[in-house]
Amino acid sequence: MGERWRKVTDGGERSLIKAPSSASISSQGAPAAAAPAPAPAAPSTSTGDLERAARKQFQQDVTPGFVYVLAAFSAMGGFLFGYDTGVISGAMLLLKKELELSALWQEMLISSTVAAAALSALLGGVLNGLFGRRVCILLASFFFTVGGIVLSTAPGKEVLLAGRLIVGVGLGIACMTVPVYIAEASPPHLRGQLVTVNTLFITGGQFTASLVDGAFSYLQHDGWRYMLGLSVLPAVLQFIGFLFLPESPRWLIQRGLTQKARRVLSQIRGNQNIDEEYDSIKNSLDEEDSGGGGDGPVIWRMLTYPPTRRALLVGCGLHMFQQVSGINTIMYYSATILQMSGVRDDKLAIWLACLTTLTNFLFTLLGVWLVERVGRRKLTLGSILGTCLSLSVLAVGFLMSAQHSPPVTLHPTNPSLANSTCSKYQLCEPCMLDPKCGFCYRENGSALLASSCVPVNKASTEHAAWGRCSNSSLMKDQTYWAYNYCPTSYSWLVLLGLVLYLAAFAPGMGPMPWTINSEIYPLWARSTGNACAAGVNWTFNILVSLTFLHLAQYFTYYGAFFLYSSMALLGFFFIYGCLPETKARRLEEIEALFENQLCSCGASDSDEGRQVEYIRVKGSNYHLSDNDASDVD
Ligand SMILES: O[C@H]1[C@H](O)[C@@H](O)[C@H](O)[C@@H](O)[C@H]1O
Repeated sequence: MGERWRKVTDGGERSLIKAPSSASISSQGAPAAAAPAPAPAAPSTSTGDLERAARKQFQQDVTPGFVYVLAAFSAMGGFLFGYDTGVISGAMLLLKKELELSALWQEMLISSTVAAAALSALLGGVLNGLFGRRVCILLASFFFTVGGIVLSTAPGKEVLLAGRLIVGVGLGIACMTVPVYIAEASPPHLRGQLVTVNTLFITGGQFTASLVDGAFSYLQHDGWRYMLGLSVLPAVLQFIGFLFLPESPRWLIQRGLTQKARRVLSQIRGNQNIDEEYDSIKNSLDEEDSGGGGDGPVIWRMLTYPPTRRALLVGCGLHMFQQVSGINTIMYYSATILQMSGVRDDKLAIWLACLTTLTNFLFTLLGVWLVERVGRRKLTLGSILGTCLSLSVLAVGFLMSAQHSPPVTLHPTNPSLANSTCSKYQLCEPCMLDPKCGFCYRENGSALLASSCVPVNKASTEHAAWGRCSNSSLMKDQTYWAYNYCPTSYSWLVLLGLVLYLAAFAPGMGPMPWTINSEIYPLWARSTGNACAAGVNWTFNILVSLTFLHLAQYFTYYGAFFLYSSMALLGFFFIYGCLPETKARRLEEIEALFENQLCSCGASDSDEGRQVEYIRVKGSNYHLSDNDASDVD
């Protein structure tokens, strides 16, 4: 069709754009298909209006509903990620009583899923390359379904462990495949938003899990079976949906299945001309075959080829900083934070914990709205800075509580436990930091009376091993048992820190590591890059959750939160230096952003003007800034 390819140097960056054919451009260089036509009297404004109108027209034109359906079915993988990681805390409260689980078994049932996810995310990289995204998502939903059935029917703890491992395998494969699949199917101007929807579904899954935990917590017998088994429904729905959804066109082209790829592209691009996108994917694959990377396993080629090595460092770094800024500790710890602020009823604390997951969900929604407006870089930078500051607020809250820790006024001893360390503490702070002890006290207005530090009941941390706080019927007369926290008048500061933290973390640091990783690798390295980055995410997830209580014991709570805050600060500098803006670029152009030295990628890319946007002009594609008359034949 006489199409010309033109290389544009835009802010020092190289990008390929297709020059418009004369037939499709008006004499002012404006796209003829755009409506409404601008007033001729004000050329600069009219061009702007025209561009805006054309952009609008383009965006309406090129985004068929099918892409949204595809993104929603894929993001069910995110929902299951959130649900299965979130639901276990509520299920565990019932499980440990019913199956009399030791602390080791509780730990194993919680961590096994995360550990299996870390390993299977790496395996997912290989599977993605071999069998494609669609098969991997089908496989993940199959694992979720089988895992859910095994969990809900488990006769004992061993089978439960097997179920948790199966779910973990599904999780690992889903978490690295879904963002890649959505990114590869989305048009550039919507990609960020649609991939971020996956994290919205993760936090939606966490919120749903907390509601389900709350609802079934009243069902003391077998309530956990419903909690764990309900995940089968979205898993089956996703499996059925994916029987009808297509494979990623990029993977098909990579595999040489060109006709099929063209069919899928037409299906997901509606009435847009797909030639340019098809050619651009094909060209970048040809370039890759003859260019960077060399021979050997993909991970080796990635590490020896500077642009992919840098991208991998950025991708893994983002996931590491996401986890070391403590999101899962905060989520897990939120119930205790709420108890510190005076919520003493256990059931009420469970329902209020839903507020934390709801806040996380709502602020992720803000991220979906912001990602294409402010771009990935600004959003991530703002978010990690806010995360760092709010962690400091939390830490100061804990510091103030520690400095005003109530004293232990009674030192009762039980003859059989006379040499317990608990009775030696003089303040609540060291008592609550010792996992074997808790604080029993009576409250009279705002004054604390008759406080003691006593051993915790080994079977349930809800009561003391002996004495006034060992039994609910004895705990009348304003007597309370505080395990893991101290009553404090600074709880408002901690609560403020919690809300600020979620507001800052959820729109950026929550979703952006997933979104950015789905974009920054060239096609040949995409599944391996995402697999490694997801592996890093799960590894740090497990490290942070397993070390939190020890950290708190050695450095106190405020020490732990100051540590997370400094990690977030380090993360800010890392992102500032190394993360380029990928907004609105074609996936095939993004490799070029990593051509310079690693820590110049970020700084050189703050210029928004370099973004490449396309508008459709009578079935062709036209670069928005390409509207001067000289371009028209
Ligand atoms: O992006 C997600 C999200 O922010 C979740 O709330 C968190 O639990 C996950 O660990 C994280 O990867």
